Amino acid sequence: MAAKARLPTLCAAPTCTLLPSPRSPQTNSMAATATATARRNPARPAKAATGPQEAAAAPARDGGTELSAWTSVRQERWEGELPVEGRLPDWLSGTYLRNGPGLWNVGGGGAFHHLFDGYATLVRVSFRRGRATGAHRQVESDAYVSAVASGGPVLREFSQCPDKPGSLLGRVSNAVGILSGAALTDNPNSAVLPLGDGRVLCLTETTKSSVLVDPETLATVGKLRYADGLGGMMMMMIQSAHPIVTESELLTVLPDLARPGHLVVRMAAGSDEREVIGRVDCRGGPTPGWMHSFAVTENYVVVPEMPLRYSASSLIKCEPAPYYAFEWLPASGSYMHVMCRSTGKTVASVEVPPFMAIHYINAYEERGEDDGRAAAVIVDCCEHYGDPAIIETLVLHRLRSLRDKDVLPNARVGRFRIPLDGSPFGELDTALDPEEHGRGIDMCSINPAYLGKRYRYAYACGARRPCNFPNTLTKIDLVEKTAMNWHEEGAVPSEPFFVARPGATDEDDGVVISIVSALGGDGYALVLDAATFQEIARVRFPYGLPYGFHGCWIPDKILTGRFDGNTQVD
Ligand SMILES: CC(=O)/C=C/C=C(C)/C=C/C1=C(C)CCCC1(C)C
Ligand SMILES: CC(/C=C/C=O)=C\C=C\C=O
Ligand SMILES: [Fe+2]
Repeated sequence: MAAKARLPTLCAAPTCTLLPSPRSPQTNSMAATATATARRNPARPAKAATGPQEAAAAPARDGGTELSAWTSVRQERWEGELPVEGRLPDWLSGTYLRNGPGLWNVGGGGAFHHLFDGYATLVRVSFRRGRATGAHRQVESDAYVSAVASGGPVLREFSQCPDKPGSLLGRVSNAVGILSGAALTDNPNSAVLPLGDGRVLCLTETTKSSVLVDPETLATVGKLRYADGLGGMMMMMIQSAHPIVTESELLTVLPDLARPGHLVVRMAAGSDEREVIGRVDCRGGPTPGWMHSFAVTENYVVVPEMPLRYSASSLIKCEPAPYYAFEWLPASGSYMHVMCRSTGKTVASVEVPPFMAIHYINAYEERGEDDGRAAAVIVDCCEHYGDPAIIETLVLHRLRSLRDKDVLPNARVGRFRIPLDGSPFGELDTALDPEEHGRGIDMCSINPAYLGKRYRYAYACGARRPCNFPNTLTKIDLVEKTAMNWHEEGAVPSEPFFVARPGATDEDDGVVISIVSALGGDGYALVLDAATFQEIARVRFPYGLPYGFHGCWIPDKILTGRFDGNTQVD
């Protein structure tokens, strides 16, 4: 059985609390409490990690251009009250949690190479009655714990293997480690989301990376161990990093590398057992396309198959493929498959123009004029013009050293139209002039009430050029085909996350939250009015935070009975 998130009724004494840096307000009584565990595991002040392997990660101190985004900030635990500039809406009551790879150096065992490699780092900002508290903590995955104990990475991360076995025996043992899953990472650094049963899940693309955390203390609670036989199948150890979660279920896609295809599975809230809805076979080969995320409509699951495909030899031999675990095989074709959510039947499988997409924005059904039945499925994504170069853009030394260079590859909102009438081809168009968002777009979100439905607004990170990474927050109006952009010189904002005002009826009635690594080394959570896209508040952390990927919103009802007792908010 999976470990259930045990939600303590009251937060007793913290097990490990770090002292905030001098700029921290220090108003939280927890922050001043030293405990036995903290003494065993001495508190490290919040700062860039240092050490021989970590020098490359330190922010450049060259006249105020310091930036924490690509800097390891190891934080066993920090929490405290955060000063608010501006005015938080009275209705904003709940917790924003963000996950990401905030630690790229552990011990002397070698710094990571790629943004996607870093050890999972959680940041929390809780809002209540106009005030805010924050927390920051490493997720204690086996990958992280073993790296700390061994002085360097032990498991295979996105871009690298711990060491390269030279001997035949070494190569065989490596292959066995990968095929059995034992050598793969469980570092859950991509997404964090509340399940319908109150558990909070962090994850990335290996199924073993499904880690449960306490949303308030950010403590690692245990693994979600799926109580089904699906992970046991050889080469079925991979999952989408972006399951679609509703109050009643979790829906996800598992690429099958042995028999190229995808299983679409669901897991009911409260259960640990995934059940197969259906399977789609790949049209191209030799392996499935990279499956970071996928899309759903009210009635269908859309399974993309792009030419960036898992490299079996890279996985088995633990050797780098042209794109780490992937290779770009345009001749293998690009496809979109549409599966009925209730029957598991594939209702469309069409060839589409070559594409490269990591994140899907949303999808919906287009109704026919005659009988009102779904005639096509519309799927929107952050599309990189059929070019995997974006993966190399995210190499850490490029992010650190090319900050003033215009090396971010162009991207657009790609809109697929997948006909449901049996036609063999689908279309891919550009949804709005990419100049509206600086020809950069990724890290998208929508109003979750519009998931799978016709919608108008998407929020994402865009570009103000020159830049080497998305550096704006952008609100895309897909009807007017325009964008509104937020930008601060030199700052790196993370995914803008939409939170609806309770009782709202307009799609953009709410706020957008993003955590910003600012020029000068500062960090803050930014709150924008989603309708006007103007700043209404910023909530300052006492130190700059590393870049993070994806966030979620946990309404107070899930935390009821825990929050008040813990955070000293009156
Ligand atoms: C953070 C992000 O966007 C993607 C992370 C992807 C990861 C960690 C992929 C890991 C993998 C391995 C360690 C080996 C097996 C293949 C693959 C799932 C790509
Ligand atoms: C940060 C990123 C892409 C940026 C492109 O412009 C992708 C992150 C993927 C992980 O979730
Ligand atoms: Fe992602």
